[in-house]
Amino acid sequence: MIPELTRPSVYMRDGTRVEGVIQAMRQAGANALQVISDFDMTLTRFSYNGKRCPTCHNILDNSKLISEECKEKLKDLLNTYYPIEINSGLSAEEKLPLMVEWWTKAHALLVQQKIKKDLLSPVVRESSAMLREGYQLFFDCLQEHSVPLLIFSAGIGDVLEEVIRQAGVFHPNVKVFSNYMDFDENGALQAFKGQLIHIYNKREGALLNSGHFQELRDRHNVLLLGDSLGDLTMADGVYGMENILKIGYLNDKVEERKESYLKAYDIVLERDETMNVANAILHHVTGGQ
Ligand SMILES: Nc1ccn([C@@H]2O[C@H](COP(=O)(O)O)[C@@H](O)[C@H]2O)c(=O)n1
Repeated sequence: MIPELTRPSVYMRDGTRVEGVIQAMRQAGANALQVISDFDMTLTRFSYNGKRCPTCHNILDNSKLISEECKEKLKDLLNTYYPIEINSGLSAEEKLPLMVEWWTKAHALLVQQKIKKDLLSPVVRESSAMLREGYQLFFDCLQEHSVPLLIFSAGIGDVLEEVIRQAGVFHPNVKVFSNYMDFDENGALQAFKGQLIHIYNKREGALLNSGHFQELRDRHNVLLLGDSLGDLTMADGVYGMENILKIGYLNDKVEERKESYLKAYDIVLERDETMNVANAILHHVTGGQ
């Protein structure tokens, strides 16, 4: 057993199955592997020193690009809809229209602010966004072994890319599916491009982007990382899946949601702000001892 899997923050419904999948992935090697990961609160930290870290949306919401009046409205939306997002008493079907409502209202407010493209970079630099501890090893290991990493996010692609670019890990093997901003000829935000991605339509997003999975059709093993039950469908477009290992970060409302996470994810990481488990599995699968 990989030692990191015996840590107290690690929970598994069936440890024997997890071991079997990891061994099968190791046998197939790095050439058969692809990694699919959510971004906010999966690759980024949930909290640091007891303070919540921002999502892509929050980076903008709290920035100098947004008027005080608009900040209040965005905060009200967060206070209304985030508790719904993490409410274990509501089904995905019940939450879905409300999540669409949240994203739609928030994006309309951001568009009203006519955010300038060239100010995204300084705003990300000044923000308190943080990738999880061990992120460098994670991204570098995938690059070293030419393992494709798909970051599949309901956040904001332009902000997400800036976070990983500034961290020096936007390597050529990284591809992003997310909500991208559409700027006018003066570089001011005028809309969001394409179909909205929220936390409960990642399956549709995966199927719409079939070209990406077609390119990776020889990679039948998937390591999936997420923090929401909606993230479980991110790999639905993968061709001829042979093995999938799903790692779920359980960051908030831990006791209430543990059972459902244990049913859905192979490995559940409770209040773990690191990439240690994923890194240990990758090390093993890519041939390390
Ligand atoms: N206006 C909004 C809408 C969503 N969020 C959060 O973003 C997260 C989605 O991004 P993933 O990378 O995790 O797919 C989601 O969990 C929402 O809580 C937000 O902060 N503001």
